[in-house]
Amino acid sequence: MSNTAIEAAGLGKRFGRRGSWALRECSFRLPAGRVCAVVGPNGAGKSTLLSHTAGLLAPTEGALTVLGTHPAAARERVAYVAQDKPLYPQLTVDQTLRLGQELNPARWDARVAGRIAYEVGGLDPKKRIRALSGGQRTRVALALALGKRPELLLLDEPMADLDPLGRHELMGTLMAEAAEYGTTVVMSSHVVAELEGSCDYLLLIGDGRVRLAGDLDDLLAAHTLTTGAVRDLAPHTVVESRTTGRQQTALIRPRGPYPADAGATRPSLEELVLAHLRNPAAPALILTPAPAQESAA
Ligand SMILES: Nc1ncnc2c1ncn2[C@@H]1O[C@H](COP(=O)(O)OP(=O)(O)OP(=O)(O)O)[C@@H](O)[C@H]1O
Repeated sequence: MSNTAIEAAGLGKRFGRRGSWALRECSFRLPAGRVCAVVGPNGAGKSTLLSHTAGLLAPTEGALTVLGTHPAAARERVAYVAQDKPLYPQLTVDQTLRLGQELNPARWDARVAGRIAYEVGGLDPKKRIRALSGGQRTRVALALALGKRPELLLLDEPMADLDPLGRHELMGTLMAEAAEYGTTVVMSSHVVAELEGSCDYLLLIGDGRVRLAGDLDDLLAAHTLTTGAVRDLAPHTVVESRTTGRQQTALIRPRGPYPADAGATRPSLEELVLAHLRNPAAPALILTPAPAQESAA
């Protein structure tokens, strides 16, 4: 089994010959068994990247490896919950899960699917998909995806139409299932606070390019949030600097020691992401562990 879930090398995607690039020069490596948050503004390329990973789109340039093989060859071991969650409207919930079982006879786990749909999801097995609310359909889609017992679970804004309690419960169940089976999870979301505490790897995409990639702890440790009197931030790399009166708040990547009198703290995930979203010109930071380094760990 490969210890790399996803590896992109110079991945680029252009829709149509004269279209603009949805992804450009994306290179990163996601080790297996991680829970990866994919964040970025609307139109950044998150869904395009997930569709490539699911083997549904072919790159215009570069290469993508999923679970050590070509994305199309890995499809059986990958589950993808797309933003629009396509399901058959005329089927009942029960029939939908049985279809999931028929399509994945070797891998299907009825216990997991039933737990998501009925125990946590509270769905009526006899209800037709077309009669479900958006949030209830999400529960069916997640039950189908997890029932497949995938090695790699791709979720495109999975919690967007769930109520706060439903989000909390489903996220908990999802993380517990993923941890139990060592599933790699890649989840795009605009609700950054929701990702904190569940993700250990971050991929920030902006304008089709990877802007931050790496182990979340390493990325946070590479940044410092400073608050204090206005000062020259050279030679540090400045991601964002805001001044109000005589006070300056900045997110920097320190180069060398930082003055002891300056209020310096480690940023939260939200502070890290927001500073990069507000400043699209900040230099990229890709902290991809080398395969040899990881297998030695
Ligand atoms: N099938 C398509 N044909 C043409 N352009 C497309 C297609 N799919 C996506 N795009 C374009 O590619 C870019 C990236 O889109 P994508 O859906 O991947 O962004 P996203 O980060 O998922 O956005 P959001 O947060 O709004 O869901 C956008 O400019 C979009 O218009």
